[in-house]
Formats: sequence, structure tokens, C-alpha cells
Amino acid sequence: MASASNILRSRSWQLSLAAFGAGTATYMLFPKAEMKSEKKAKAKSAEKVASGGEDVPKLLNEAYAKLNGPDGAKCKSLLKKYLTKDVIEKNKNKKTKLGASLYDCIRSGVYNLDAGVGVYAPDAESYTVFADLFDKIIEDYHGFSPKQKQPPVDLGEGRCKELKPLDPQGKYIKSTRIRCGRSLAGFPFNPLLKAADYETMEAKVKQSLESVKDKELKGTYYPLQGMTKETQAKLIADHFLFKEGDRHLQHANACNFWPKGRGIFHNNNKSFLVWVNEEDHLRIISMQDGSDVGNVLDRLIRGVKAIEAIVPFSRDPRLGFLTFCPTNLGSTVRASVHIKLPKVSARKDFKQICDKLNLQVRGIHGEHSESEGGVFDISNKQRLGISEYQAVRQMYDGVKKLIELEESA
Ligand SMILES: Nc1ncnc2c1ncn2[C@@H]1O[C@H](COP(=O)(O)OP(=O)(O)OP(=O)(O)O)[C@@H](O)[C@H]1O
Repeated sequence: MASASNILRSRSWQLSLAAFGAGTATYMLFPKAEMKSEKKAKAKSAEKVASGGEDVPKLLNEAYAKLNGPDGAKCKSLLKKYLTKDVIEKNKNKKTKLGASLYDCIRSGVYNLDAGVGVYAPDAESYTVFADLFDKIIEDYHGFSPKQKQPPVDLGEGRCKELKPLDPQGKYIKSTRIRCGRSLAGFPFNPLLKAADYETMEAKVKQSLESVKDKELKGTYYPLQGMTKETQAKLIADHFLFKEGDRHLQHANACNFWPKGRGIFHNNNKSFLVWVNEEDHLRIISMQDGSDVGNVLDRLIRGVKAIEAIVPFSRDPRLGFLTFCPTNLGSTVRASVHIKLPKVSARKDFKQICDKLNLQVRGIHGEHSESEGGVFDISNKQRLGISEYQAVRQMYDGVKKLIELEESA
């Protein structure tokens, strides 16, 4: 894993690379005193969401003042850009049926001024009740206007063979991964889930995953509760498991009752994995060494279909598959390669080249981490307004172009 000192040293660099992500820095980076106050803040805010007794208009005005005052001078989040006085005025007294306020949506971005986006939806209804804020952020991030609709599901069935290995000689690409997110119909997102919900959801998902018949996908569910720290650390270091202690998620109230109801399912060779109740209810992942995108996608499609045959997912007619973070809505697909491009990545305009190709660049251990040994995580940036297959193609075509640039440099 990247060391804390390296992470700190390259902080401004990481932030510019991950300008639009939700972020995954760890508590390792913070002094003890701050950790304590963060813990207190978390306990307090969890209580507040549950009780609903907070003075929302006051909190919203304080949030606005923080984002636009000296503390927020360097803040470049989409939250800061679109949380206007008018939005506050129109929404300060609104609540979803489950009790989420506008402040619950923005809490994380108010604490984490380095966030690229800074908002999360505590439940599906938040996307419509607080559309004044979410629609603007969604349009800015995905280029998806309020009049647009997510196209019908097209995972790319029958077309995986079109995606020939991107780097057959293995000169540049180390590994390929495609993930998507799914929410279980009938359950809100993390901040509004109760302890009993986590137990019900975990049991339901475990049962459905362990009944999958496909030989390649068959595997075991490992709950986080009871997992040794060594096993957990190894799974994280090997890129299979989510990290713990993400301050963006913590301040979004997404880590209540942790580690209850959280866990990972994987097949024997860890090429098909499912994360349970981390940021989203489910993250379905297919990955393998090398650059055979078609094979990775084919496995993902089989996995998604096997699970959805047993567990119903929630899908919105306009926004597609619903996720906690607005950057993941729609197709929810992030297709990525771990790739080394020594010449192109040394160029000053590397970030701009990737932007133009609609590619997102991250470090080797995911969001807010840095490149190690010149290896980057390069993926499609857009997820909403395009089909699942188009999202994979966005990465595929862009990375193909980057390899051409590398070879001609
Ligand atoms: N192509 C890849 N090969 C191997 N590991 C990968 C690849 N892409 C991502 N990973 C690993 O997957 C893990 C999760 O990454 P990360 O959290 O950035 O993305 P994510 O799962 O798409 O979720 P989010 O976008 O919500 O952060 C990290 O360990 C990362 O290194």
C-alpha cells in the first residue's frame, strides 16, 4: 500500500487526478486528536439522522458559510459550485419520506473540503426531492441533462468477443477490472439502514450468491465481522477488498454499525467478487491479470444475471441503476486497467489527454492513492447517459488510443 508520507507528499497531485471521485483516504493520515473528534462527529451525526431532530436550516447556512469562507478557499467540489443560497432557501425544510434532509446529502462534502463531488443520496427519493442540487451536479459530472433518460440496459451480451485483448503482448497492461453497483429494491442507502436491515440484506445476498450454479463463479461469502486483520489487509493490498475508514463515507454516515452486514464473496481464483454493503448495497466485480477486456466483461455479465435472477434490484426510469454516490448512477460501470505508459504519463498534458478521451486516472490503490512504479488505474469517467457496454467501450477505445500514443512517442 502507499505509505502515509507518500500520500501526504503527493496530496495536491492526487487531488487533481481524482478531481471527481468520492475518495478513499484513510485515518492513517490524521493526527490522533482529529481521529477522536472525527469519531465523535460520526457518532453524533448518526444519532442526528436517526432522530431527525437537528436544525437543518441553521446547519445549511453554516455549511454555506464554511464552503464560501476562508476554510473553503481551496475547495473545488461540485457541492460548493452548486449549493447556492437559492437552493438552500428552496430545500431547507424538505425531507424524504424516510426523513433525509438536504444537510444529510451534503454532510460529507462539508467536512471533506478536498472532495471532488461532496454529495451522497441517503435514499433513492433524495435524487428527486433534492433535484435542485443533484440535477446540477449530475449534469456537470456526466453531461446528463434533467431532460435525458438513461438508455435501456445493454450489458454487451453476445458482443464481448468484439473486445479483443488491448495489449496481447503484455507490454503495458497488468490487469483489467470491471465493476458495477446495485441496490436492493426496498432498502434505503447506508445512512438510513438499521442494524437489522444489514443483517437481513447480508443473509439474503449470501444465500443468493452461494446458490449460483455457474462453475466459474461459484464461491464463498466472507463476512468482515470475524475476518482476521491479516486476511483483511492482504485482500486490500491485493486489490480485492474495499478499504476501511474512508472519511468521505464516514462523514456521509455510511459506516454505521460497521462491520455488521459488510463482507466479500469471491470465487476460488478471485476473478469474480461481490462487495456487500460498503458504499453501495452490492458491488459486482470481475477482474483478472492481463488485458482481455472481453473475457472480464463476459464473466461480469454472467455474474450480474445470476444474482439479479434471485435478488431484485432498484432501477429508476430516468437515472438507471441507483447508487449512493451520484457519480455512479446509470450504468454504474467502471471498467479499468492497471497500466504503465512511461512516455505518455510523463507528458505534462497527460491529465488533459485523458480528460479528452473521457478517461479517469487514479493511483494504484484506487481513489486518492498514487501511482506506484509508474502504474496507473485508468477507467471510463462517464457512467450515466450511456449503456453498460458503452461505458466499457469508453475505457476500451480510450486506452487503445493511449497505447497508440505511447508506441508512437
Ligand atoms: N484494473 C485493475 N486491476 C487490479 N485492481 C484494480 C483495477 N482497477 C481497480 N482496482 C483495485 O480495486 C480496488 C478498488 O478501487 P477503487 O475504490 O478506486 O474503485 P471502485 O471499486 O471502482 O470504487 P469507487 O469508484 O467507488 O472508489 C483498489 O484496490 C484498486 O486498486
